[in-house]
Amino acid sequence: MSVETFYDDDADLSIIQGRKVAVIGYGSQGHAHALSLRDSGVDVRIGLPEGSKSRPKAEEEGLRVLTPAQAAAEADLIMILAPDTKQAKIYAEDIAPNLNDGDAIFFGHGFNIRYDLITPPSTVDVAMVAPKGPGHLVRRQFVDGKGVPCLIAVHQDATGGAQALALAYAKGIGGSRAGVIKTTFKEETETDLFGEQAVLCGGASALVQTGFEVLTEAGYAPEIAYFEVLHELKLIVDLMYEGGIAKMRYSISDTAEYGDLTRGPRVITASVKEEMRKILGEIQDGTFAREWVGEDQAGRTTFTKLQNEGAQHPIEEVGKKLRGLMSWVDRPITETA
Ligand SMILES: NC(=O)C1=CN([C@@H]2O[C@H](COP(=O)(O)OP(=O)(O)OC[C@H]3O[C@@H](n4cnc5c(N)ncnc54)[C@H](OP(=O)(O)O)[C@@H]3O)[C@@H](O)[C@H]2O)C=CC1
Ligand SMILES: CC[C@](O)(C(C)=O)C(=O)O
Ligand SMILES: [Mg+2]
Ligand SMILES: [Mg+2]
Repeated sequence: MSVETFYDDDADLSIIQGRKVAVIGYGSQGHAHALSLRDSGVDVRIGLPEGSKSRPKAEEEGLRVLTPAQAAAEADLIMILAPDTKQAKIYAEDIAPNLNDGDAIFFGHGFNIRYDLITPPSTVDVAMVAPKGPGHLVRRQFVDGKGVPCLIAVHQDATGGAQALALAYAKGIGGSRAGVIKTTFKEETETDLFGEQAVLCGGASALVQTGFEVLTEAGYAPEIAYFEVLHELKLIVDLMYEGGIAKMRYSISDTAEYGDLTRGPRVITASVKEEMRKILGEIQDGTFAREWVGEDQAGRTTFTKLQNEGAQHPIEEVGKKLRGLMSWVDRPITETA
């Protein structure tokens, strides 16, 4: 393999246990990192503004909660896990004035460094530990003795120890149980944005909604359509996760496999691939980043409208009803926070 991959034996937990860590933000990733680092014997404090709705959640877990500026001043490693669009302001107002030479600034995603929204001084380490999975699963896997794979990258190595520090951090959240791959801020940012837009979130959601619409508009029961295009998707993806597309194809009927091989390319056509290339181009040339930061600064009107439309799609109503009948499926996302 051309990538460098690290596992538990390659990482020294004592390095991160010797640091004072501030986790800025206590959302999906923040709660997972903070709780798992604490469980790994690391000295953690949380940085959240007064009045943040995340404060009671962190306090209920017995974590010490300070303002972002206080947490940054006290710590010598600051992990920024606030929303990407808020990080530049937090950095400028709360973190930069409290940095000392030799401190480390960590990110869970490379957005603000890749698009030059944050420029730390040359006297600090700048690194990334980016789990390749949603934060609630990062925590759940850690608690279950497993781990979500992570990417690490070093943007700036002021102390000479930035990579060892990032590896130790990744071990503290369970990442090196599954594998930690070394990359760059550029590669992580561009591939992560592409993956979530074209395949994992954007592509998959649009595929599921469109399949549901085609079936229900043709007169089939919404319940049956839901099971067919959403519920069973997880079971199919579980097989891909375990053994690739090959294992999924081994398990399905030959009727399904013939339909997969002949009809799949009719759904994901050459024009879809062309559109994916355009989406990648917009990520690479900064168009998406400018659009998203502008949308946030203008009050997120379009984002909120699209969120509401998505929440009102008929698949959500029938899904809520059906999941309510399966106690093992309707697992609250907040249970690890
Ligand atoms: N979601 C995920 O699974 C993944 C996220 N990432 C990256 O992790 C980072 C965090 O994303 P995510 O966990 O989704 O974020 P969330 O939206 O889930 O949580 C954001 C947290 O930041 C807090 N916050 C908001 N404003 C401030 C502020 N001014 N100062 C300090 N804290 C603030 C929020 O508090 P409040 O409750 O008050 O709003 C909340 O606790 C991003 O860089 C993202 O790209 C990377 C991999 C996966
Ligand atoms: C797939 C979405 C993601 O990139 C993630 C969970 O890894 C994110 O930004 O939330
Ligand atoms: Mg991701
Ligand atoms: Mg992402």
